[in-house]
Amino acid sequence: MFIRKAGLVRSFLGSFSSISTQLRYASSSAASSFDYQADLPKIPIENIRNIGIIAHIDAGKTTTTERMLFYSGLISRIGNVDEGDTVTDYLTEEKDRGITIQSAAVTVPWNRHKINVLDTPGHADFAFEVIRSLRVLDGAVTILDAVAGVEAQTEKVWRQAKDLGIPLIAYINKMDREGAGYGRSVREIVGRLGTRALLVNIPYFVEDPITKQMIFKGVIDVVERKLLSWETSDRSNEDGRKVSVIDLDLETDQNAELRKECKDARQALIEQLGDYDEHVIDSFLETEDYMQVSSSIIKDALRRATIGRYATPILCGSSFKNIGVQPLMDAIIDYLPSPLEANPPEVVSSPLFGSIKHRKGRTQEKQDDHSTLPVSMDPQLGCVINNDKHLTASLAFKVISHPNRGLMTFVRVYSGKLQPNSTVINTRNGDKIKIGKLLIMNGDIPQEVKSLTAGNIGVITGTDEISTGDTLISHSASKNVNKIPKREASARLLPIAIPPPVFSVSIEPTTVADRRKLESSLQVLLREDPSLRLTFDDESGQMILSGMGELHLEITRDRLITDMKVNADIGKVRVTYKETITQQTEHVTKSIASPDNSGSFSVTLSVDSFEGPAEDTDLADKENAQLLEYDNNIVVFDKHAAPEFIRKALNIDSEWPLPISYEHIIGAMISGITGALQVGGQVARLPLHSVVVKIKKWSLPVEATSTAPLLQSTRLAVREALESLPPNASTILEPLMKVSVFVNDEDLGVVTQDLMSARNAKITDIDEQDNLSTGGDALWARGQAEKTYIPYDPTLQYIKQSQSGGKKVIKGEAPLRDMIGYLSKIRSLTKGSGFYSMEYCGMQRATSDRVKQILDE
Ligand SMILES: Nc1nc2c(ncn2[C@@H]2O[C@H](COP(=O)(O)OP(=O)(O)OP(=O)(O)O)[C@@H](O)[C@H]2O)c(=O)[nH]1
Repeated sequence: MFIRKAGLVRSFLGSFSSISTQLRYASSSAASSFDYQADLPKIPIENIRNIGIIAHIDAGKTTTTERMLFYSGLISRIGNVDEGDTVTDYLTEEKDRGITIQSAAVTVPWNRHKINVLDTPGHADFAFEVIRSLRVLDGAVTILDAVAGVEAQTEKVWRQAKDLGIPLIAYINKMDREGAGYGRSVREIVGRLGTRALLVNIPYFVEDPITKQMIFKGVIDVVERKLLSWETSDRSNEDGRKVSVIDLDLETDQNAELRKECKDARQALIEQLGDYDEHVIDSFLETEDYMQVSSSIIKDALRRATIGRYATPILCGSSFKNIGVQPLMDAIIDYLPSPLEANPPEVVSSPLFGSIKHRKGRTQEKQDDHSTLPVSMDPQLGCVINNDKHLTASLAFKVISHPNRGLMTFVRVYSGKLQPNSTVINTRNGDKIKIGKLLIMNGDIPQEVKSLTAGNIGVITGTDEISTGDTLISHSASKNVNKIPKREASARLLPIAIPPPVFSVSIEPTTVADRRKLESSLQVLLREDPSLRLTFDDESGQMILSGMGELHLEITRDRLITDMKVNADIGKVRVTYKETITQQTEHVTKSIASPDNSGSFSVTLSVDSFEGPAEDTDLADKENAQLLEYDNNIVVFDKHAAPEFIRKALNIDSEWPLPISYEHIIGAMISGITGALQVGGQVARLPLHSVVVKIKKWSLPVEATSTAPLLQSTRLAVREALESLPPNASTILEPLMKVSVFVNDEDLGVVTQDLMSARNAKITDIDEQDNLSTGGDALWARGQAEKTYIPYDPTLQYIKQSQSGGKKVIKGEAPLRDMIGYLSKIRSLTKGSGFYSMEYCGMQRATSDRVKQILDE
């Protein structure tokens, strides 16, 4: 059956060119009628797609993005990851290692639409890059390696996208590789990621006459009833622009088998969609022929089902061999939402206060809370604050220092119209910022634009005052930002949560003369990457740089030393420890007289601690609570903590009575607290973690012109409160990781034993790998996977070969300190077959034995 089929296909192909060769997708023809410079900025919002490419490391994200740029006509030759010449991986470290480190944002025109693509990194150390990209995206493409199937990082990014309510398309890449498993990958998508599959296209193979291997040649477009095939012979130097198309809608002598495959897949697709959308069923009932249901009805239903997150369209291809990328680009346009159809962003009413819990994610439940905020959502424009269409709200999601272009701040505009050379309010601190030119990135080429309208992603230049996560408010009708009402001027699009850095290195300038350059270079890196953190050890005078993982810090070191040519001595990568207190302090009051004796700056406060994430504590529900930027610390202001004249002024919408803004006053106290907690605790002077500073009262003179004395008194009060505790009222906290180890049955015992004894792991679960599901209801997902339609699949032969025995996953929690170097250990314990993934799950209090070990270290 197998060979006969392949033979039929070949002979069919042989006669094909004489029947009806069609050339589609030729970028030159698409480009000829489209003037990028003039037409791109004019594309209406409904034709914009803001999408991310997310996946496990090496699945082929950069390779696929590069093809998209090429087919759109933006670049004239395809760059190659392995040769280090792709558009999106432009950092030296990316080229050298062949991995993506920074998400690159490129704009790709396609079929009168504009796809803003963010190519994100796959390595777990750069998870923050993925999170911050997902925050500004309306949809995403998950790429899978057809050999590896669903991998650890695939599950993680899928879950993150799902939590943010982002519709997804799955693309099974590397179909050309030996061992590629199409059917297996589809089942894993359903069973492990917990979704329904909509097979938009299915693979098409041709048997090689000499080797008898099945060669991946193209796809059957199930929706359009067409066979698309690509010429991939290396000698012909094809770049995949030419696609041969054969219609399968009408039966001929030659196309019977392919048509049957298409029909079976269509039946499965229509039945799956029919459960969601009755139009499809109605259309089918008219003729009772699956091939007759119109492609536009199927497409509409597919779009609704994807945007409604009912199911996931699945496509396949081989980006490296230039097969299947154009259909993927079509699917992005056809099935992923425009900014008008995407989830509106969550808005918090004030940068200062508001329940911390609202800032965690963007779930349905949380969206309902919008009604209580002084912000209304307009579905037509994504998000409009107080229905003033001139009010412009943008979110800065990325700041980079480009080697040639200087500082670039990437923003997503959510409402109104951002204009160049205008003034915007940074709602984080109330600062008014004059911005310079506005750009969009056509591929890697910046193009200056006259404005950036709602739904767009672009670049602000000319300022270094914006950080990742800042909300920028402006008014497109009036240049005067002072006229923007106070509430709107402090509204914040959901800030981007920064994961805690769990590894650190010490850094010192090689000579005194090198200090300046080191500090300014570090500032550049910190602005670019908020998941890096710099602290100072007062005792040793060293700078401590913390990051998400060993690779993250290695790459930062390379950027400092190699790219920025800084002379510095960088220590060994170590785990980051913290301290916390185990008992509440007394109330402490600190006052500082104002320099002109007109009054005093005074604060009364106490410090306590808690366990677990700040968002999950009762404190997070308090109205006047704020999560501090670092270390899971909270500050809570008593309801009547502010002096009476300030409370009055806050209640009425009149002129603010003080020379200093309220944001600056609160900001000063928060800086005082942050500084004092950084100095560290009593055990090893490590920064304090999981503490809550409760401000009972504060005051300042009505005429105050500076907040410095308030900052200072707050800092002193926190320090005095902490130092009043007995020495045994503090302990060390160490990072705890959630670990999943994947092994063959025969290695289960030895790996579990090693985890428990040498790694101090607590095992929570051992299960079959096939039973994994992140989709919430594992049983449901498994049932779905079993009944999912899989087309004729010659790759099934590889599964049988590779499935020699059962595979298990061991799940547990282990201290990060004991997991260092685990990759080589697991490899040696399993003869190279085992692997593992881990993610931070919190800080745990160390036992006294461990405190001793850590201190000795
Ligand atoms: N055989 C084959 N190799 C591919 C395909 N797509 C990508 N590759 C190769 O896979 C490797 C990784 O590709 P990338 O595009 O860098 O993958 P990535 O997902 O961007 O990787 P990170 O950004 O580091 O996570 C490179 O060696 C590519 O040449 C494909 O379709 N077939």
